[in-house]
Amino acid sequence: MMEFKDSISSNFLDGNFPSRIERQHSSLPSVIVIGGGISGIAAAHILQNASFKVILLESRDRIGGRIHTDYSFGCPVDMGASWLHGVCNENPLAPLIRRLGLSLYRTSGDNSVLYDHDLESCALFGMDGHQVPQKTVIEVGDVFKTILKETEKVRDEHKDDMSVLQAISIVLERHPELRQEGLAHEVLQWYICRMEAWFAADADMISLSTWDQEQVLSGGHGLMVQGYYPIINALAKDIDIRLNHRVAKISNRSNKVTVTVDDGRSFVADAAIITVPLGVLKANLIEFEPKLPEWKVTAISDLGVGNENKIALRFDNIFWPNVELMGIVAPTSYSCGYFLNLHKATGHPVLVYMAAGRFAYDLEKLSDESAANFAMLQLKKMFPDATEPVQYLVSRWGTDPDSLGCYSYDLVGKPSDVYDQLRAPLGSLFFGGEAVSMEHQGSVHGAYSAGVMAAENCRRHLMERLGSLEKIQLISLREEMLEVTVPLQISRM
Ligand SMILES: Cc1cc2nc3c(=O)[nH]c(=O)nc-3n(C[C@H](O)[C@H](O)[C@H](O)COP(=O)(O)OP(=O)(O)OC[C@H]3O[C@@H](n4cnc5c(N)ncnc54)[C@H](O)[C@@H]3O)c2cc1C
Repeated sequence: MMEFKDSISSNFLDGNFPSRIERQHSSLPSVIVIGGGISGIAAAHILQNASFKVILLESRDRIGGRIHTDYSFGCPVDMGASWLHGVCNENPLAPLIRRLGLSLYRTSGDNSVLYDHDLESCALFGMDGHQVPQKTVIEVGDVFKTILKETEKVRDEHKDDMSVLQAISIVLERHPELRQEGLAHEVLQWYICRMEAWFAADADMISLSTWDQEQVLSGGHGLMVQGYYPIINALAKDIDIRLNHRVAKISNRSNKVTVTVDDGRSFVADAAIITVPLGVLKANLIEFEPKLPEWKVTAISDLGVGNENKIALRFDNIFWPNVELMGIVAPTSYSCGYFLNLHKATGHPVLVYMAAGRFAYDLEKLSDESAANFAMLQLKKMFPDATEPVQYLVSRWGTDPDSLGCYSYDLVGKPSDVYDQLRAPLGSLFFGGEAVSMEHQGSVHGAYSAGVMAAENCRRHLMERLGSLEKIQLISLREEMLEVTVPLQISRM
């Protein structure tokens, strides 16, 4: 039974006077889901379909979390996630994408671990505005692959983990012939910049032990042409979502979870699922009662959170080439950059500048206008005749108190059981969110699966605890969606 306590409806203050509706459903188990990103919404959807009483508390005035499709340009622009990593039927989101008739624009083929773009659709430019010959791009790409292959030997030789950057330095010491000079050096830095974008962290922070251990789904990477929001919208249907409800405290005692929001109102349920970002947990913005055990606190600090930001620019004319990605090479990976050409994928005259790691944090120190000016300076290096944008958008995922980072990544020396510890429930409190995903942390489909798993564990736990619930019709979302056999709509223009 879920009770809503607030200062106005004194009936609910001590939880002894459930409303008429609540009494009718008093046999139904209740769950509070905290966080309205894809993970929390997926969890709430599953439990709601299983006839549980569900309420979802979301701190922002919108749902979606790190999925944020902005429509102010008159077309969808994803300021958070934009790619489906793994365009294949095994992707847990594929049934939903098919059912909603959403199309994907594939930007890379299979087996692309680090890059969501094939090289043939990239144009790279030097700081002087000259385009880098494609031959150089491909040759340096091969050198980078060789360097990374050599880092495997470094990994085998060392018991302790180290950063990818440190391993690259060791390889270049051993193999001076792999060192690059001049423009080729700058192109190599651009490849490192792309690797840093994948992890949203600088190369000196990325773990050599684990960077290539991720189980990448097959089918390459595909942009969601209509944006990611339709998925959120479909899953959120009919869920009792309370926006502007920032959870400040979770009390988890005697088979009841009491969740208090920052204006003092409390909600009580049989269980709760917390899906707030790892950055929010790291910052201790939520008080737990009893305090989180030491092993949980350690797991929260042992996993990293990266940062990535986007500057989206809308133009009233197209002055750039018909390629998917335009990059600027520079003497350091920090100074390299790139623009995603949404025009090629969606037909809309939009370029998105993308920055990761420390540089993404530094960008957040600028005003929106200065950030857009910076992106324009970069663009004008490539295209001196570039016209001014008619609109711009700037993200701030690193300092936004509802995200405090973009997604999780493995720190150097990460203990092997960190994910198990992160997702382990505490009594009736279950943990979801991208960071606890079994195999695909840092992604939308990973966050979705983590939410589904938290919901299933919570459901099993409550059914065991509360006894038989024959009246409850249990519907598995996955079964429901597997019935759909329409193929994925994939294009590459
Ligand atoms: C710039 C960027 C680019 C990305 N690109 C991709 C991509 O191309 N492909 C991909 O697969 N993934 C990508 N990701 C990662 C992907 O967006 C996330 O892994 C996924 O959306 C996380 O979902 P979640 O539900 O775990 O967390 P979130 O979406 O962050 O949801 C958590 C929710 O909790 C809410 N919350 C926070 N604090 C509180 C509180 N105290 N009380 C109540 N609610 C609270 C937040 O407002 C938020 O809505 C990207 C992320 C970013 C930021």
